[in-house]
This record gives sequence, structure tokens and C-alpha cells, in this order.
Amino acid sequence: MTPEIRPLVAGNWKMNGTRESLNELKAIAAGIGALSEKIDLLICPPATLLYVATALVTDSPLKIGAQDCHTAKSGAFTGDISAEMIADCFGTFAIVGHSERRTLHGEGDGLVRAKAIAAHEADLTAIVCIGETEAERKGGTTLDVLNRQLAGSVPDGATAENTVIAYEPVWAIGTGLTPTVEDVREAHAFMRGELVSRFGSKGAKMRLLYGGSVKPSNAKELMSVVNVDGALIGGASLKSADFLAISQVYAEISA
Ligand SMILES: O=C[C@H](O)COP(=O)(O)O
Repeated sequence: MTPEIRPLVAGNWKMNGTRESLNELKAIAAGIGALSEKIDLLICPPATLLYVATALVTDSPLKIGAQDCHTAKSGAFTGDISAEMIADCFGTFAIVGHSERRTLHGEGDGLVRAKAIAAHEADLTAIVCIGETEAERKGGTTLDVLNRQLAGSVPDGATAENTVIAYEPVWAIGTGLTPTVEDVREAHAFMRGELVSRFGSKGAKMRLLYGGSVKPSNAKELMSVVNVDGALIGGASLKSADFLAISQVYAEISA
């Protein structure tokens, strides 16, 4: 955590979730209670559930976001959704540059940056994902990768309000593996330094999430690391009990 930065616990449901999953969403909303006094909570369901999800949580502090957005406001882009459409569904966040988009859809830093700009123009907060592959870590180039992706993917107009950075080592996603606390500390300190040197006080206040196999059992040691201001959770966010348990850990540390 970073003193004076309000943590964000975000769930990315990826391509998981049907109407039945809305029961988990309702359980999360119902279980937030006092957690929202200390932390922000966000769920990014698949686009098919976006509108109904926001409609279900209107009386809850739970925020709803999307997993991606196109760079254009509208047009002939079959299968895509725009940041405007997300905002029209009352979504307030968009994940951009997730490693699954970078790897499986060939998205590079320039495109990720353009998507973040599109999100900002629609008044969404962009969660810009970065992180090294296993080969890059083994090759000792982790910080070079983070440097390149931060410089290339984060737009010049980024502020602490409109941008969140998520560090997700690709090899830790969905594998049950996590970096050591020291590795997380090093990566997040590096990112903070880069952001402060580029954005000044705005960079000092930007939220830096850790993502990759976060579970209730490891949330405390990850969240206790300086400059870790929350989590981006995949698998464990599909179960309301796990998502709330992780959120509880973060709220206690922030108390
Ligand atoms: O966006 C979330 C991440 O890819 C982490 O996924 P995971 O928690 O299933 O490892």
C-alpha cells in the first residue's frame, strides 16, 4: 500500500459469466458493507453483462467496468465496443492492454495508449496493464519491459483520477505462481519512480495494482508491499466469497 492512496480491488471476469453469474455480483454488492469506507471495489464482467450489471448495483458502491475498449467512438468494427458504449451502460472503468489482449490479439503499446485515450475521452478510468513474460523475467529484462510498456502505453494526459496501472507478470496469471515479495517491491518501486519522473505529483498518487494469482491466502503479503495499491484479480473474483475475503484484507491493511 501507499499512504494516502485509496486502494482499488478490481475483478476481471474475462470470458466467464452468464446471467447466472449475476448472483455472484449481487452477493458482492450485498457483502461490501463497511469495506467501501476504506477501498474502492470494481468488477469487470464480460460486455454481455455490462448493462444489467450496472443496473443491479445502482444502490451499491460497487463499480462496474469493461475489459477492453476500441479506440474509435463508433463505426464499422465488428465485435468491438467503444468507450462511449461502456459509459452509456454506466460503466466507469475500462481495462486496456491486458496481456491476453497483447498476446492473443497482437495489441502493442501504441494501440493500448490509444485505447486509454479513448477511455479518458469517455470519462472512464483506464486500467493500463503491463508485465513481463516468463522469458523476459528469466532474461533479466523485467524492468526494461516495464519501462517500455509504461512509456508506450500510458498517455501523456494520464492523471491519478483517470488512470490506474496494473502490474501483471504474465507467467503469474492463472498459474498459481506469484513473484516474491521482494520482486513485487522492486517492480512497483520502479513503476512509481518512472511515473513520478514523468507525471510529478500525479504519478505519486496513481494507483498501482498487482495482478496474477491473487487469492485470499496471499493477499496480505502482496498488499503489504509498499506501492501496491490494490489488486487486479481474475479467477478469484468469480467467487463472491473469495473476492470479498481479499477485499477485507485490503480494507484492514488500509485502516
Ligand atoms: O486480470 C486479471 C489477471 O489476469 C489475473 O488473473 P488470475 O487472478 O486468474 O491470475
